[in-house]
Amino acid sequence: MQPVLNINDVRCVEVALTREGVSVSELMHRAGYAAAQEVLELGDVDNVVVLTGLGNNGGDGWVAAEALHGRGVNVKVVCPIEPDGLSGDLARQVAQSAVRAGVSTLVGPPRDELESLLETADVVLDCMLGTGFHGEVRAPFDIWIECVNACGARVVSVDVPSGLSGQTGHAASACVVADMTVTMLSLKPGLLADDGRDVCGAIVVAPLAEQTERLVVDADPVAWRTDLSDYLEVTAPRSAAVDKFSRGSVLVVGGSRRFPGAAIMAARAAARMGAGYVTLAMPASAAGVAQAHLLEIPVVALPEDADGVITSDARDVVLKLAERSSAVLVGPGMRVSGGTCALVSALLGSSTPLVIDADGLNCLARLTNGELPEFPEVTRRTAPLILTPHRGELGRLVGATTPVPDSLVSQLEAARKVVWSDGGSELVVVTKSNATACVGVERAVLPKPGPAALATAGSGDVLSGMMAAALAMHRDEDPDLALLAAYVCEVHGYAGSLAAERVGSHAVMAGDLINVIGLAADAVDEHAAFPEGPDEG
Ligand SMILES: NC(=O)C1=CN([C@@H]2O[C@H](COP(=O)(O)OP(=O)(O)OC[C@H]3O[C@@H](n4cnc5c(N)ncnc54)[C@H](O)[C@@H]3O)[C@@H](O)[C@H]2O)[C@@H](O)CC1
Ligand SMILES: [K+]
Repeated sequence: MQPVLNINDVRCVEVALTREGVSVSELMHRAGYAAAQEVLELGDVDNVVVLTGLGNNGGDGWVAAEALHGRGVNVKVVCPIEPDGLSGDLARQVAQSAVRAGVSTLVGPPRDELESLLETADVVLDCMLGTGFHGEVRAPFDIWIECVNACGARVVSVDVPSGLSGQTGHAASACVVADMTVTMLSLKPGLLADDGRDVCGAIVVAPLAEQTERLVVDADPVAWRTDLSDYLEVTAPRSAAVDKFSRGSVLVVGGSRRFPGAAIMAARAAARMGAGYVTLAMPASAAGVAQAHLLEIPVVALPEDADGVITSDARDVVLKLAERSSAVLVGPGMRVSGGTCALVSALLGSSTPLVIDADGLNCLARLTNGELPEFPEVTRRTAPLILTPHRGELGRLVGATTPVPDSLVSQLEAARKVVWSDGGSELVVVTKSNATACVGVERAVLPKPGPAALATAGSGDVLSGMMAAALAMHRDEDPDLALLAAYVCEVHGYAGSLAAERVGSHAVMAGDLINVIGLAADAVDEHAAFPEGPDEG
């Protein structure tokens, strides 16, 4: 897994490195060389334009420019002021060194001159703004960024695309859209989420020192990004001596007369994920529709109110069914009412592994009055519990006093309030967004994000059905729950890609995802086992 560090912690690693004898100047030189190396490896690079800012990100650019010049590349550095005028000692020294070495410069060019220069470039190296950037981009960089994005050259950003917050992943109104980002020391959360997903291109981490890996881990990573091989632990082949019950049974509780589809999709997804036996329990007036759609899945009709929403009279039946199941999912399409809240509360009190999604989470928010971290039914529970909120649901769970999370880091913070209050390893919050994180008490795991095709109605219901199936299938193995949840997200994402290939990226509906879950799981398992591809010998 690759560690992800908050920007402040990256600075701590920098300080720790200097204590171990690697000076900031040395780091800047290594950063510049690393960037130059990545540029050269792109191939066909004769002309490079390096755009530099006034801080140390610019310093990295001057070092890279001198290195590329030394390798015979035709380099031009564009800078806002004369190199001698740079106020930071380090940046000024490396700029002066590059000038002495014969690197040619262009100081404060008018827009048309910059545009003509960029037309000659094979690669643009973006070293305007790094982790020191905040607010809106000021002149001249706003104009420079527009020119970079309009030119046809390949763009490599150093550390962070200029204009992006490496912490929040929010881009200013001007932001470089890079083909590659060479980021220093470690991944940063803003590169992996929100606008960061659109503007970074391929991300390469340059560790800069042999001590970095150790120091980054010591700095307490805010999250860990998985590699496919990490999933081996949760994809281990199970015994062939199975029957439909030993493969794990799932109970899905949800649906309403108004929304029967969500629970139906969740139940089908659980079956496609590999649960041997799935039961769907829903309000009586929706059960008939459901059974007509589901030949392989028995549907149990539950007592309902005048609106076709499950009532608290369903409690005993549901608990009995839950007791016989390996895992339960509650929530999809269920609506929030006194009855459904009572049901969620009862299931929390049961000892069957539980996934709570959608209206199940909204019931939980109502039950806990936005104070989930202080809610004993959750914190005292010992059986596995996975909550799968999107940002809005997560916001409701952690309380009215905190704003709805609007970045990966704020998702992580809110999810941690919940899991840390519990303190046990049996609770995981899967905080869903364009960068989903599976947050357990020990660490937050970031699966590779799926394609935009996943942003379709019912996609979350499919995911929660798959989660319940995974819990059921692994119930005897005491798996690392956050990793297991991340594995499910990875399969869900891969199903999105497969479905997009089949029906077109704009056309994917949740049902298309369900149909390819099995193929997606096989592909992820195979890649986990053979990251380099199967050995033909
Ligand atoms: N952390 C580390 O260990 C290392 C950091 N290095 C580099 O140093 C960078 C950080 O350097 P700095 O802290 O000097 O910061 P930056 O170089 O990212 O930015 C600081 C400069 O940008 C200006 N600026 C900030 N906001 C602006 C805005 N909205 N519009 C226009 N200008 C704005 C500031 O006035 C300042 O001149 C990293 O991104 C990385 O590239 C590397 O040199 C080596 C190692
Ligand atoms: K940059």
